[in-house]
Amino acid sequence: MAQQGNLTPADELWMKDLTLVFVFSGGGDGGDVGDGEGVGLPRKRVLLGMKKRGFGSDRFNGFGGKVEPGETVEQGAVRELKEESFLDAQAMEPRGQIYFEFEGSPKVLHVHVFEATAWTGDAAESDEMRPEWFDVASIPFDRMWADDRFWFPRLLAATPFTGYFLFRGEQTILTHVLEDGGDVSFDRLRTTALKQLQEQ
Ligand SMILES: Nc1[nH]c(=O)nc2c1ncn2[C@H]1C[C@H](O)[C@@H](COP(=O)(O)OP(=O)(O)OP(=O)(O)O)O1
Repeated sequence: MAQQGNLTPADELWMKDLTLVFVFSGGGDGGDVGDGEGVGLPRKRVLLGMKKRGFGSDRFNGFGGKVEPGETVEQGAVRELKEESFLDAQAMEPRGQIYFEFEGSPKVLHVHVFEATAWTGDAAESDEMRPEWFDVASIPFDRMWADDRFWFPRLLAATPFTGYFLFRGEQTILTHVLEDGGDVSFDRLRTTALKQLQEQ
């Protein structure tokens, strides 16, 4: 049986809502207007940001952050995309949900993953992020959070997903579960993931 580590009992966990937004381009120079017609078509490039400070710094990621009191998750996603990349989203589609638990912490990050399916503007560097377009065939997974390589294929295929990842520190995934469907119960995913950990 594997070491269970310092895990928080289920009834002491609490959730914090965060957003994570991805923008794709079908080609062009990255400054094109997202026309919303790209869904279902091959995605050529994805806009990622190099996080310059704070949680997850020195990694590439989508754009996002904490949902503020009084706003919906989607409004938070639109706001954070604008603050961090200067792009204006006209339409957002939910693509998945990911729960991140960190060994020794009762706080679970509930990350709502969106695709901005229609957007305008030119991506530009902000205080928090340095944006860069990547070909979808060469996404820099070794410079991203360790979980991204698991769920990115579903994001690229626009297949709804829900995931649970248990981290030790910020580098090591102790166990994870990823399922199709955009709204799988956290409790079920966690139970499955912890059972897997026990059996390792
Ligand atoms: N394991 C993980 N894998 C991943 O791909 N993204 C993660 C992640 N853990 C957190 N994130 C994302 C969610 C969110 O978009 C961002 C962290 O947001 P935070 O609000 O903590 O940081 P910020 O410094 O952006 O805060 P604010 O802008 O003040 O809200 O990182």
